[in-house]
Amino acid sequence: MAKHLKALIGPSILNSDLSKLYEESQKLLDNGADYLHLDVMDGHFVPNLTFGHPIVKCLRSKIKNAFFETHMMVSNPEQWISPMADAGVNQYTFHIEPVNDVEDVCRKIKENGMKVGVAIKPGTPVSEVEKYISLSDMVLIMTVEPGFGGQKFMENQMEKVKYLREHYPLLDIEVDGGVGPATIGCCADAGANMIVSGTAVIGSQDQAATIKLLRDTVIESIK
Ligand SMILES: O=C(CO)[C@H](O)[C@H](O)COP(=O)(O)O
Ligand SMILES: [Fe+2]
Repeated sequence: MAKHLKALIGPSILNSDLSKLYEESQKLLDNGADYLHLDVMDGHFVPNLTFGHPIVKCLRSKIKNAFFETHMMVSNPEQWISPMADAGVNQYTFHIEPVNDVEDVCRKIKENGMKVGVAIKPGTPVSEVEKYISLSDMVLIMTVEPGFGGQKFMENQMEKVKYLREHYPLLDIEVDGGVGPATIGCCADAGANMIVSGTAVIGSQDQAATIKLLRDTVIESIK
């Protein structure tokens, strides 16, 4: 991997106590999280519901400086671009599967002042997302079927990560789903540099140590 890629750890608060969203988020940041990965689900693109821009806006009012990525598991990502920008989101990562005009969505996200992330589910070939790399800041390779935290990591998705790293040495590549101390080695070896981890970090007795272990493993691969 190229030397100036950054190893960044973005915990997912999906399986935390959401009645304490602010406290849980601040604790993760205090324990070394590089950014927050906020899972937005609409009950349509995925069979689950979480929260939307009103909650993100409340969180932003209490946490001024952290980088917020929203992982938009929604059928109509275009609909939420402006509300999420207004809520203070820094990066808008959306799934390309339900979208007709991906390029247009990428453009609108940029026009709204956010970074662009393009995401694919495990069943979507990497060639589908490769088309949009020039319009985006990051590619998310899902390592579980989106919709729920706490699922088993799908190692076969590492082929996609390896392909992207080989062809795009400077690309930010994120993995999400079942990533923790037991699976970070695979992700780092394959070339992922942005790591989402939910259950493994939230459930850890020592969040700071777990976040550091994840980051150190990626840094070791970047060298
Ligand atoms: O997008 C997601 C699920 O659709 C979550 O970000 C992901 O599952 C993180 O949680 P865990 O690390 O527990 O798998
Ligand atoms: Fe996610």
